[in-house]
Amino acid sequence: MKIAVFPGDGIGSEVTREAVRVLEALDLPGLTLFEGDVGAIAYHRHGHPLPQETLAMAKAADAILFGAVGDPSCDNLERHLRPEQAVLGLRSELGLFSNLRPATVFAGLEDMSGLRPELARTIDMLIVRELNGDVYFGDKGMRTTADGQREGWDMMSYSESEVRRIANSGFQAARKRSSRLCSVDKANVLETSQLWRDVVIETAAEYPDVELSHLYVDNAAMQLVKDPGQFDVILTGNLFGDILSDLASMCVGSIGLLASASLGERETDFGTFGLYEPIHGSAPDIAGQGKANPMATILSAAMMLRHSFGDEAQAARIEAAVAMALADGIRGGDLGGKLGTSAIGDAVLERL
Ligand SMILES: NC(=O)C1=CN([C@@H]2O[C@H](COP(=O)(O)OP(=O)(O)OC[C@H]3O[C@@H](n4cnc5c(N)ncnc54)[C@H](O)[C@@H]3O)[C@@H](O)[C@H]2O)C=CC1
Ligand SMILES: CC(C)CC(=O)C(=O)O
Ligand SMILES: [Mg+2]
Repeated sequence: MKIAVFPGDGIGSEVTREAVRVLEALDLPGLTLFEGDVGAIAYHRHGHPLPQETLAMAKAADAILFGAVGDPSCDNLERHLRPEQAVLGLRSELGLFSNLRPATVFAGLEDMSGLRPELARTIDMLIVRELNGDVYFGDKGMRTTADGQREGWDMMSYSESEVRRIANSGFQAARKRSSRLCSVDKANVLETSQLWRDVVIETAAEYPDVELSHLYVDNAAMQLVKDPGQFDVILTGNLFGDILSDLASMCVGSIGLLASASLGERETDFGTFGLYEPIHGSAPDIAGQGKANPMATILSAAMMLRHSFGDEAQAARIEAAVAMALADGIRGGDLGGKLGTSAIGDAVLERL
């Protein structure tokens, strides 16, 4: 079981350290971890945010545990050298088009939600976000127009096959849950979204057992806060999924709790090759202070065991340890408590 560990920048290395401790504590037979540089740290050491050696390491692994990238020291670099390009590059180079972001409220955290406790209690959803297309990967640029103004553009586009493969991921995920799928787009004004909606409806014919609904993204954001319990699986594009998942994180209490799996079509000897990361970024405002909540990354390691190594028992064991720690009142600053990153890691390990 070869796991490439890419801690990245800011709190990325702090939270990844705790997830690695958890993986090591499980005594998994044949577990091999190797570490690579991504993001600002890679730029400063090797001149590129995603060095060739890191990419080669990623391709040689069965799964990747990723922290986060991004650092103010790189704010003025050209876009292709910025740390964030490392995560986009890995997602596209490795064909990781299906991003699963579960959001469930943990017992004891109902009061920490941005929502009323009775609403928070109803949250148990999975956001299925397309990860290889949309404005992040379209043609983009900046120029000075004839009248001397600067103009920037990012092309939003999706091909039919890109929508179809993520729609299949969404329907399959819905089948494993309560068989309700809500597709989120902006088909009232965007051609991309009209195609999205058409293809999702066509794909639905293959899943007659799944109940399909549609929402425009602005309404979906409002509904997430008004009545989050109505959602089971949300299927959406790269940009909308990015924004809605940060919103969902505060509905369950903190961005420090939301894990993710990024999957493609490659199968290994153990399961589906994937990259696993918290949904948050490198949090420069708290980096280096030992304040970050590592639970999202620990839960990402659980998703790795489930999807890439077919080890449901160990995945559930990690999730139970996190749930138990939260039920016992283990809290970092993000949840109104005082515990630091390694103390939270210790608390999860004790319960494991
Ligand atoms: N996948 C990735 O590597 C991502 C990278 N980024 C990058 O991260 C950098 C910072 O971006 P922001 O917009 O500030 O988003 P962010 O997610 O890093 O932080 C947003 C807020 O949430 C807090 N926060 C995040 N994770 C936390 C945790 N585990 N525990 C406690 N508090 C936590 C931060 O302190 C901050 O106040 C940027 O360079 C951005 O591009 C952002 C999102 C994802
Ligand atoms: C660099 C960003 C596109 C990463 C991000 O915000 C995310 O994937 O949630
Ligand atoms: Mg994001």
